[in-house]
Amino acid sequence: MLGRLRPKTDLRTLIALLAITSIVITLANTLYATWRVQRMVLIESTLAANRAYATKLAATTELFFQLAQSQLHYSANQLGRDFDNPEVAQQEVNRLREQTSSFNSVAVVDSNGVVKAISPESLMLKGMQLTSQASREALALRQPLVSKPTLSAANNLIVFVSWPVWDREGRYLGYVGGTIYLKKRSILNALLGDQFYRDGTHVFVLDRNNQVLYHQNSQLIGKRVPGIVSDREREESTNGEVQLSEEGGPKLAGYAIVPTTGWMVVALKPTDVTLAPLSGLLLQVLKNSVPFAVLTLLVAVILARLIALPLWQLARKASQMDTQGVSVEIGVIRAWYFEAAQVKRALLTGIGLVQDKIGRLKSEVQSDPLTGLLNRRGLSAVLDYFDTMQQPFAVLALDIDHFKRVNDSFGHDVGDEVIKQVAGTLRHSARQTDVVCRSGGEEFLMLLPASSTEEARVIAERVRTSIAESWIDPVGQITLSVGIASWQPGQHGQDHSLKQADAALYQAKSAGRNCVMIAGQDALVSSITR
Ligand SMILES: Nc1nc2c(ncn2[C@@H]2O[C@H](COP(=O)(O)OP(=O)(O)OP(=O)(O)O)[C@@H](O)[C@H]2O)c(=O)[nH]1
Repeated sequence: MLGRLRPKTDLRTLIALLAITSIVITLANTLYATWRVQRMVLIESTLAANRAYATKLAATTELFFQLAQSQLHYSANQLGRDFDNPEVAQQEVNRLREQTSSFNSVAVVDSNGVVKAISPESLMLKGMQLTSQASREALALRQPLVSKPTLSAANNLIVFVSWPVWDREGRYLGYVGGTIYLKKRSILNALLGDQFYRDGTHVFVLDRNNQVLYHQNSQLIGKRVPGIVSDREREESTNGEVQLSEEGGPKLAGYAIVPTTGWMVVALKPTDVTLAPLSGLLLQVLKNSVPFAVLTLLVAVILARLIALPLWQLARKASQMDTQGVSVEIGVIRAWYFEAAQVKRALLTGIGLVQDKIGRLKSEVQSDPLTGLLNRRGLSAVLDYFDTMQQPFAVLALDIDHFKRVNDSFGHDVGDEVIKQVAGTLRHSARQTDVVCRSGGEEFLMLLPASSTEEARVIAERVRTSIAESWIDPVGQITLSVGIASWQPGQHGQDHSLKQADAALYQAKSAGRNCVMIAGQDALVSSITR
């Protein structure tokens, strides 16, 4: 933005812009930093909360399985004493199902896989041989077991928990086992499903093969899904947290393993739901920050203007160094801090030096005795000074028209008087820093430092008109012709500019005199008034 400012843009505007920019940047930075930090805090705390929640649910599930197995263990001991008594078996399965409410169904199965007792009896499996994978595994292994999810004989997706039955002599008699229905109301639903949060968090359970055992969406139960961590990570840690990038948007998940079954309980929350409070928070930060930012801005702008004011005033005066009384005006500027005071002092010293130098040059070299103007030596000293200072200037070459006639008609003394009067008019028309010189008999040069050709033309025109309109006794009215050129440091030499001014003067003479010509322009810049 600063690069596009015009060079004349003043310091006060620049500093005000700087203040506004820095405050806007600070405000934006505060908002961005708050957003970043709060986002990080929200994500980390949600991950930790989900991990803790999953760990708690895994521990509860583990406890459930241990309780279920200890209940089956007790029943297996009871059954081992009187395995062939069908009433004892039926009582035990009824008690297990109704008293504990751990299982959806309970069965006692002999070593051939034939059901000896079952609750509820409505399942109509008594006397039938069970051929399911879970039953065959229990008979083969003869160990306490929690099966993989499997389809039961009654076509329910179940998990089967069993305990072997041994008689006193250590003979294997069969097993007692309970089923938990995954897709119907069961103790697992009660443990996991009733506890899901209402803030967008939900829970699901996967077995070792990433088959869904529990999900709010019951359609997914029994289906295989992609695992949320690698098998290695699953083996290495009993719980953890992970950011998932799923199709429905990123999610923040915590997980924990149930030791007895190797199941994984996962609690997760969509990231966008987690971050939803962030925009409200930012709005709040903005509301609280803006009044302070505006106040700071006001103070900064006022201070900036106070600091810039003396420099701005000094800069304006620096561009008017040729104006009379500029030193007095600079003197009253209140430079209230060190740097401004230094600039003010330097400016005053500089003006003094410039004016002193010009003054010295004017008096040092010999003046023209007839007019009191600088002579050619004086002019050459001034030109050297301008060259050293690289001071650009416009030059006017002026010549009285038909001066020979004055001499011839009125004598040399009257001619001298006319020259003096013209010199007086030139001096009067010049500014304090302009240099007026008599370069020859009835020829003059004026150097106008830091003036454009247009400014020079205005002054030339003023001099020409003033002479043409004066009455000089006894001669009457006389006229002047003027040629204008200019010199810029780094261009050609100063002599070249003086020659250009002479050439323009010659053109003015040729064009009929009493007129002004600018070097390089063929047209007259003033009309002949005679
Ligand atoms: N009185 C007087 N005359 C001078 C002085 N120096 C030069 N002159 C005269 O000025 C006259 C200059 O005449 P010219 O150069 O022919 O030019 P002009 O008559 O002014 O005609 P244009 O310049 O062509 O308009 C000459 O007659 C010089 O003698 C001086 O110091 N005093």
